[in-house]
Amino acid sequence: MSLKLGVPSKGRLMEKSFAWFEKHGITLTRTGSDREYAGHVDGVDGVSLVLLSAGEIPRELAAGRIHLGITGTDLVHEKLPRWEQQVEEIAPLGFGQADLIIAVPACWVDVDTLDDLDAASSAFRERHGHRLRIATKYHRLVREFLTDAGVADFALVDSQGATEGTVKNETAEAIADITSTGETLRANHLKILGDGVILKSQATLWRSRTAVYEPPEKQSLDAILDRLE
Ligand SMILES: Nc1ncnc2c1ncn2[C@@H]1O[C@H](COP(=O)(O)OP(=O)(O)OP(=O)(O)O)[C@@H](O)[C@H]1O
Ligand SMILES: O=P(O)(O)OC[C@H]1O[C@H](OP(=O)(O)OP(=O)(O)O)[C@H](O)[C@@H]1O
Repeated sequence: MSLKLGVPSKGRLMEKSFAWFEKHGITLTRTGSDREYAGHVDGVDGVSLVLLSAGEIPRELAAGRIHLGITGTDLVHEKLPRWEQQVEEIAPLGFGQADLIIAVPACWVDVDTLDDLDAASSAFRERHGHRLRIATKYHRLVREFLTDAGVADFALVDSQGATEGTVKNETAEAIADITSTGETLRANHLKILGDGVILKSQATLWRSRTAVYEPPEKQSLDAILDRLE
């Protein structure tokens, strides 16, 4: 068996992951056509490249189907309850930085903090007869964060993309999503609550604690870790 390294299969994370390994003398190459999810690894023996959706890498690490994987802290914390028991953080990679935040319409002049949101959500329920809706794909992290902060009267609605548009489309009153430059929030007339940062995320290299490391895989892992030092 070979040591399996999972890397995001497209976009900014894939390119930057390839460049990061290159800096450490390990060359990752996509082979075949643009649409073929195949590749190989040069510079260290016995490693195979697995191209995957960033969102699936946490699950594959936890199941031990890949030994190493690159994905954001946000996705590991969201998708793996008690993540520390399932994966080990090997190195933050210095790219893919983004904050998971709570944002409300910029025109809500009385709502700037979580306490304000709590008050607004109680008033909202009384007035409309249903809970204030927060659109997100980060259900676990958002629920935990708001519950710890004492915000009670909210309902999470699922949004797997274009989350900032849900307020204009009237399917939610607030959102919890990743922001980097803040441009998408501004363009959609949303503002971040002052104490509404749930998590600061960046792309990170993780090691599975559940994968099997026979001597050949252990050797390849040690060779990679040596390169990273
Ligand atoms: N604007 C951004 N700037 C920097 N990093 C971002 C940005 N948006 C998302 N990310 C990070 O990139 C990672 C992957 O994001 P996302 O869940 O959007 O996957 P994706 O690119 O849509 O891929 P897939 O749909 O295949 O899972 C996450 O860790 C996220 O924090
Ligand atoms: O703060 P900014 O620099 O504007 O970036 C934030 C946007 O980037 C991500 O979306 P992505 O481009 O991955 O598309 P998505 O909406 O399909 O997730 C994220 O979900 C935000 O919408």
